[in-house]
Amino acid sequence: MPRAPHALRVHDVHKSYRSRRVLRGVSFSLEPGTLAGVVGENGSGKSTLLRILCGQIAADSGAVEHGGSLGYCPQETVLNDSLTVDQHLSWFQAAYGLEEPARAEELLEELGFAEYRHTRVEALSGGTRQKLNLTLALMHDPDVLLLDEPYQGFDWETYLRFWDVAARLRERGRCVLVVSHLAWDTQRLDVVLRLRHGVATPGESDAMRAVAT
Ligand SMILES: Nc1ncnc2c1ncn2[C@@H]1O[C@H](COP(=O)(O)OP(=O)(O)OP(=O)(O)O)[C@@H](O)[C@H]1O
Repeated sequence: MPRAPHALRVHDVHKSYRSRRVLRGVSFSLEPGTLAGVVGENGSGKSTLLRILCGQIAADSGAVEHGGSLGYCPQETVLNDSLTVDQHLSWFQAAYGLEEPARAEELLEELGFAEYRHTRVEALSGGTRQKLNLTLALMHDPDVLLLDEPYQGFDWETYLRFWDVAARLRERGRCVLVVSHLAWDTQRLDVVLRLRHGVATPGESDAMRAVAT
């Protein structure tokens, strides 16, 4: 089946919390094989936008279309303290209907936390919990990945490994949208969506601009 021309298409999305108008007409589209970032100040609406894109909350108006399956990694880890890493992987394997957890096994190695597979979540460090959170979002190999500050708590080496994983996903035609606070991340992105006053201004990353000029 041919791929949809757009991995993600967002048209005129509005969202208010009571009188607080957070999103005031967000529109953009992303193609498969794109590594994109959402940047903006605290409270500019980055997490709100991702929650709308994954369907966790509804927009007041506007439209969102996905060109394929979705993976969402929330900012807060959603894990069960009394289950081990392996038990989480088994649960999600069943929930996603996967015959083999092959992608999860790769991510255990790529993110470097295979040694904790028999450890309960309550005994994991914050960074290792976040690795599991990310693995659960990616293990069904979705077409569109929505990642809300996916590397919080990662040490530097794991942070770099995360960007290697993201780059390989892009090479395989996946569309990866990452919420970021860090100015230096924008160097790694194809597209930067700057969220300000409720609208997203798409542009090429600083690195791309530097190449173009
Ligand atoms: N459930 C909610 N009810 C009321 N207000 C909310 C709710 N969720 C978010 N807000 C408000 O909406 C605005 C945008 O919040 P959001 O979490 O989307 O911003 P953000 O850009 O992700 O912030 P940060 O960089 O701090 O993570 C903030 O003013 C926040 O207080």
